[in-house]
Amino acid sequence: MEQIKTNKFKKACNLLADNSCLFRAIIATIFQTITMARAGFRIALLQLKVGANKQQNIENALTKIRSAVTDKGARIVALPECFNSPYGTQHFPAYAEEIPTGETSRSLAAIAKELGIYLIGGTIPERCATDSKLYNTCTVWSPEGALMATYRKIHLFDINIPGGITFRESDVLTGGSDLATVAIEGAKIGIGICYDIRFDELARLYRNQGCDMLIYPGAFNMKTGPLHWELLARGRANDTQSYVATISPARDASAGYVAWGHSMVVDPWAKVVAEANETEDTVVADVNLATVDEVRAQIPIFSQRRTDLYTTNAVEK
Ligand SMILES: NC(=O)CC(=O)C(=O)O
Repeated sequence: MEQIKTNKFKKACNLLADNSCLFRAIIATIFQTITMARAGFRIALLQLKVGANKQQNIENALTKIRSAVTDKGARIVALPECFNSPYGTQHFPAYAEEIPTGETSRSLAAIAKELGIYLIGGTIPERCATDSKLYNTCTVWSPEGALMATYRKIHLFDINIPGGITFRESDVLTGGSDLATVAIEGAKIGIGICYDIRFDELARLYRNQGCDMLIYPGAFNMKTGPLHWELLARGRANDTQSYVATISPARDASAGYVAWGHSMVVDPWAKVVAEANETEDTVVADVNLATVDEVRAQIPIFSQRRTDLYTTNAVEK
């Protein structure tokens, strides 16, 4: 009996020795896979109350940013569309500032540096220093307080729903024409603003540029919000197999433009992982970049596209 056991053990050792190269390669691959799994970060979305007083709007944002970092451990904080001004074409000229010299930019730079965080500065009405044109612009700030990127809303919100809502951003704003990506904590993040989320082409361009996450400060309303806000956030997450974050102002029923709220983080499976209701709130979620890689490996739609049957003007990946 003992002899049989010893022989079996010897056989196993010989097998291992014969295949030691293969064995080492398997172990190395497993080890590599484990150590290459990408980490992530905690993000906080601030669904802020916005009123007519610009200084108060900025102060409120600073207070909530501080609390999202010190109380909730966020590494990235994102603000809503038009957080320093009421949302409306009649307000944009009066609230517009130059970037990065205006008071809002200076406040965002200072708080990002003080807390050592990445700050997606929602949007503000921007007055361009060179030609005085107005834009709806998102700024991104580094932990050193440096301006990492600016993104000017590309698709302007011009809609006319009789009995619903009429809004024409293009009456006063100019549309941007540049995409903006930032590299943060091992992730590549693409920026869009609100109405931009309706254009899957933009999201696909970002995906093709290697983005893992798309962030859209936005303010849908009581007509478009219930119909399309979650649908579009989940749609873009599903199209691009990326994280998507949408950040709205809190709802104020007395405002000229009543925001839907419901800021949310959607994961690459298109699942809503954290969501606010309509009131002022901070939404916190842990973004796990390994999930991006997992979904893309398990459902490889980007390598399965039949570009022999339809064209895409984006770079294939
Ligand atoms: N603020 C917006 O651009 C609103 C929007 O896109 C919508 O559909 O509602």
